[in-house]
Amino acid sequence: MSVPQYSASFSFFSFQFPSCLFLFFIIIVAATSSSPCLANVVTNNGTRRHRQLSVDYYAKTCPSLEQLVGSVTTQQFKESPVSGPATINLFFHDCFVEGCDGSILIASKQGSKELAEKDAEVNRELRVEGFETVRKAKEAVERKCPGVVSCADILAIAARDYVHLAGGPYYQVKKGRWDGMISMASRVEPNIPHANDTVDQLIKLFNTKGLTIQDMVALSGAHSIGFAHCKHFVTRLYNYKGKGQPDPNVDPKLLNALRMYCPNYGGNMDIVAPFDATTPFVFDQAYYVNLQKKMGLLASDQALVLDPRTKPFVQEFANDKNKFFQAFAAAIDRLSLVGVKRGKKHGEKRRDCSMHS
Ligand code: HEM
Ligand SMILES: [Ca+2]
Repeated sequence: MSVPQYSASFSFFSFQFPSCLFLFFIIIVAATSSSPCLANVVTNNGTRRHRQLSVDYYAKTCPSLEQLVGSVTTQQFKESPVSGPATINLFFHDCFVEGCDGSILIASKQGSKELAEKDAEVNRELRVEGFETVRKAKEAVERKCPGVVSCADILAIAARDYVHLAGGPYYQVKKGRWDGMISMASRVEPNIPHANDTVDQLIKLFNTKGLTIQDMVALSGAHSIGFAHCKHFVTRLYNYKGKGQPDPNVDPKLLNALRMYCPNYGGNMDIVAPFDATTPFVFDQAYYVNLQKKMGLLASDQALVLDPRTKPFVQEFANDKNKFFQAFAAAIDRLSLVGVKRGKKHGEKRRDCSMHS
């Protein structure tokens, strides 16, 4: 497993302030089974329907699909490792709005009153590298298997590749999703979790997608890699709950470090901090270990260790990487089946993922 040079694991506390800390704060300009399975699909209106997806769905029509996507993800990961977190987050944001149907990839139509999902406020932070990965992978797939493979399936495969490339578990991706016909910015807000959501709100939201508390805690482990903009955690640093004090559940050294880069007023809006201060490019269980040390970045991350419903899972995953990997693989499999569409009546196969066909 090759991990990019600057992603070597280092300890937050071994850092000298302030000279080395910049490594953690990057200014980003620009923003298992092969038999068919019965997916328990939750549709937008909450009803459940059974639809079939399978690991070998494209065995006849596009047998080299996984290699084609894999060549793009491997290359992208080498050239720009942030493509990993970018694509995993993109997949999550796709699945939670209209289901895993590529609706996030649609570009807004010029002059149209309703913006597409990708232009909703929370989605404007999604990095271009995720969209680029899907675009390049789709191009490679279209050259070999024109008009056959959905964008939604390509995104699901690419997200899996990056989890594995970053050191996480390898799992089989079930395929056979069709691309969705609806992409509306107004549908995004109520379906995407926020950094200041309570555990109760998070549990409820994940539950509406058919995901359990354990799934939610395991999937949050995706924050083992990637970065967040200051605005998502700045109130924790200065004015937690409007009381003019920092959140008592932030480790003092982390607090100081984060304050240096995220001033209370007038900071650079492009500055981001790593979710996992110890191994920000390695998909491992350090995220959960850090939560136990008050080193969670978002209030919603730290809250997982403070609530009795989620804390036992945090402890289990912190202590046992294999348990985390197993739970993550099972949870992302369930995530990847949320709201999937099958057939011409409900979906499309786009050639250009950013446009309806
Ligand atoms: C549990 C509720 C969750 C909340 C409140 C949450 C919130 C956030 C926020 C605020 C960011 C930073 C966005 C930015 O500043 O650009 C972020 C980034 C990220 N999220 Fe989550 N998230 C949650 C669950 C998930 C899940 C389930 C996954 C995937 C399975 C995920 C994967 C990621 C990744 C990989 C990033 C980093 C993106 C990058 O560096 O480009 N998150 N999340
Ligand atoms: Ca979607």
